[in-house]
Amino acid sequence: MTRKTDNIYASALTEMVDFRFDERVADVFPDMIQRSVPGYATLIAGIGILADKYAIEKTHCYDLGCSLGAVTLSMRQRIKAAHCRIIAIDNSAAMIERAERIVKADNSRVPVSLRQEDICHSPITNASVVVMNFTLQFVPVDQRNALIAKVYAGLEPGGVLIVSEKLTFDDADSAAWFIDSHLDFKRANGYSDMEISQKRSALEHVLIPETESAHHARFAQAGFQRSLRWFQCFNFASFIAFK
Ligand SMILES: Nc1ncnc2c1ncn2[C@@H]1O[C@H](C[S@+](CC[C@H]([NH3+])C(=O)[O-])CC(=O)[O-])[C@@H](O)[C@H]1O
Ligand SMILES: O=C(O)C(=O)Cc1ccccc1
Repeated sequence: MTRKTDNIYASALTEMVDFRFDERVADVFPDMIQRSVPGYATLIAGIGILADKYAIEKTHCYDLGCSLGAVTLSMRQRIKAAHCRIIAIDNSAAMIERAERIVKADNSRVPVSLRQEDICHSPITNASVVVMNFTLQFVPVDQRNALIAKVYAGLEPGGVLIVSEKLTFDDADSAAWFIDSHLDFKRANGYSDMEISQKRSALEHVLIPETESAHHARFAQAGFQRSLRWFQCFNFASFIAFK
């Protein structure tokens, strides 16, 4: 499959509208995420390895906010536990339609169910591994505690939650340094200053990052025994929380 280049914000927009996971974004998504999220490919591979480590026989593995199913495919190709099912959920119709085709073209063994739903309303049951790879940051802040508590309740003992997020920082100097370095990363990947600045405006009220300590506090409050940051590249990090 040829990868389409993301040029959504390449020309000057007269009216700035909030970022949405619509057809246009879904069409260029692999290019957009690869050029925008430092360490993305390493994270996808790492999540497959962790899913294999924690998947328990006869349980569900969830990919919440699956987009085109990159996490689903990585888990599917790695998990060896018997009789697991991957449940991949996204509320964007454009993403789910394309994910269906991509998952069909992959013939690894683990069965996959794809659902177009709001993850805040999806039941989570009999789970050993739950992944939210850059999804929690798009959920309204006042709904995040309830979502993580629901995931905790749906996990079996020994199960894990993996959450990857863009981070913010309490002190202004650190925050500015990471934002600036991420900007350099995007420029190095061919985005112009105008593209970067227009996308930043579109994301402003849509992607709300939190601090690392806010994430650990939420995992603890939900009941998780322990949480670790297992990956970080610039201001993009991934956590694993243990039930
Ligand atoms: N409430 C919600 N319910 C369901 N889906 C949602 C919700 N809110 C946002 N989404 C979905 O979460 C996804 C976030 S992208 C995930 C990348 C993927 N995990 C990857 O590893 O390639 C991250 C990014 O673009 O930075 C989008 O597909 C949204 O439609
Ligand atoms: O592009 C950015 O600035 C980001 O923070 C990451 C991102 C990647 C893909 C969709 C939305 C946000």
